[in-house]
Amino acid sequence: MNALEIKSLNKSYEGFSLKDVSFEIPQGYIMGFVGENGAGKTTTIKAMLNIISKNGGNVKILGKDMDLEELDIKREIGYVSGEYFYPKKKISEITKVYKRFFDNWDETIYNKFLNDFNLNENKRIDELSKGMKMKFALSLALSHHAKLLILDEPTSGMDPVARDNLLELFQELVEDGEISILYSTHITSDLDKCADYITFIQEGRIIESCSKEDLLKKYQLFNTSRDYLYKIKENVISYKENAFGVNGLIRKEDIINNPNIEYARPKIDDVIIYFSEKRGNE
Ligand SMILES: Nc1ncnc2c1ncn2[C@@H]1O[C@H](COP(=O)(O)OP(=O)(O)OP(=O)(O)O)[C@@H](O)[C@H]1O
Repeated sequence: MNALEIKSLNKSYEGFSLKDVSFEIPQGYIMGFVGENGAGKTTTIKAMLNIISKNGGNVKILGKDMDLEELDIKREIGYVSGEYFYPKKKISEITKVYKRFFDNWDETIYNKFLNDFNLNENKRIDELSKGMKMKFALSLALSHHAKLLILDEPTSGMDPVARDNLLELFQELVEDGEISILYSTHITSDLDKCADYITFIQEGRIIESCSKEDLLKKYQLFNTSRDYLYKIKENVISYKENAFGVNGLIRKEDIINNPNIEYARPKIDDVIIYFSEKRGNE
């Protein structure tokens, strides 16, 4: 089963639109959602959760239609964003209100996360650092046995140790195949470590949505000199020239074997950077 299925999601703002955004997450996996600033990640997440109205498209979460069973779905998902509610309230006060919405609220798990994350229930939200706010939001999301976690930049503001611990936690959470995670981030090295699937969005359009392995197999970095660029130039995604020659990205199927052109496996960042360069060249 798919934990999430988005079909032809559209949303228009003045000067920006999501263009038929479609992708799916198989149950039990972690999907990284990547793209440059302003590419449409948050808009996609908010439109799929009906936090903002969409201009078309269909969203199924855990087999249910978002437009028909929104309340049921919202009980079964955990959503974490950087946006913060009620800054003057204490952690304990917010939790008291939040947990009323969830029949399966688990106080033991909640207390365990507060303890693991070193959060003091008597602190007010405006007394927490950015990373601590994220940890509190995650504690709430994880304490009602959510089956799909939708996390908008959950590690932003976290120190490297906290981030690493969180990535381990994500991997533990999906281990038994019940929980799935959609996770938007700019820290793509985190995804190199823990994502199974990657969805890459650029200017409101999905460029790729596939397993991380398939994505990184589909493209190759190349390095050559200006003299040999003409051999592949027609087919490259984009390239950059520097004092030592030319570096760029090419689809694997467009590679030609030539002793003067070297190829290497890209990282997720390379794919994003060269697609962005391509747009700049258009
Ligand atoms: N309420 C709004 N009204 C008008 N335009 C908006 C609104 N919210 C977002 N946008 C525009 O939609 C585009 C996509 O923004 P979005 O926040 O979805 O990008 P993002 O990929 O999440 O970016 P970032 O990585 O910087 O968080 C941007 O051009 C932004 O200005």
